[in-house]
Amino acid sequence: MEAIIEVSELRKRFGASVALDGMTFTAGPGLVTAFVGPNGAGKSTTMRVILGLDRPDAGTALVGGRRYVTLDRPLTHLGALIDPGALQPGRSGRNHLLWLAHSQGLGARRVDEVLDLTGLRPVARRQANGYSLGMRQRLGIAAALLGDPPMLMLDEPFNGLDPEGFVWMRGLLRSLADEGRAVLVSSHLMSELQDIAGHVVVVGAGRVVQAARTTDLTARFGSLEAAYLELTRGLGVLS
Ligand SMILES: Nc1ncnc2c1ncn2[C@@H]1O[C@H](COP(=O)(O)OP(=O)(O)OP(=O)(O)O)[C@@H](O)[C@H]1O
Repeated sequence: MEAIIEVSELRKRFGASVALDGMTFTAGPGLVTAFVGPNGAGKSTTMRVILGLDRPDAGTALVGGRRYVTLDRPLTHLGALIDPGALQPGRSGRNHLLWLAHSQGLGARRVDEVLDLTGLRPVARRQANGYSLGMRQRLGIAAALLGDPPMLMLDEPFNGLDPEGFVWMRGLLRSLADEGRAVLVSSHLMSELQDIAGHVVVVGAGRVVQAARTTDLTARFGSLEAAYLELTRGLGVLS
């Protein structure tokens, strides 16, 4: 399956509030694509629509040319980190992953590999609902990596990580893209994204205001943060 996430003309209302207003962009292979915009711009809603967790009023969201909900063993195509708090009470981190792996026809060996990749091996047998925020975040990343998918979609992956975790996450995202995967990352941390993202999709009020190569934006505005502030001026629902 080709590593490409494509959203086209997505529209979504929640009552009177417009969450998506023609959201259109592509996250392609071999790149970290940064998905940035003010609070309420529609990033999480877009990711939920891609996963089939929210139904759009109009438009399409495709992963490798297919709707996510039609995929067989979906974790082997697209790994996603959306809500690291979503854990079954009482399960250890390892059991949580084993349960997910089983649902995808994957074995225990892959569970141990992703526990090592995310540094969770020492706490793998502890109850996951007692994990710190950073440990939950790592567990969510482990789950996203479980199926060795060609596409990844991570909502705020730096949340809760400590400084060593930031360094680790930057390296991980870079290496996933270098392996040819399409990696879509939403974050408010422009300085982290500037170093790792090849492409940036800036959104505001439910639509794309700019999609460009990171180097083009930094050449034009001086830094990704300066580009972001200029391009999203007045677009935050809270501004
Ligand atoms: N389940 C829901 N019910 C009602 N409104 C919702 C719901 N989910 C999202 N919205 C609204 O849709 C808009 C887009 O929200 P969304 O969470 O997608 O933004 P975001 O870009 O991810 O923001 P943040 O950076 O704060 O995470 C907001 O106005 C939000 O209040």
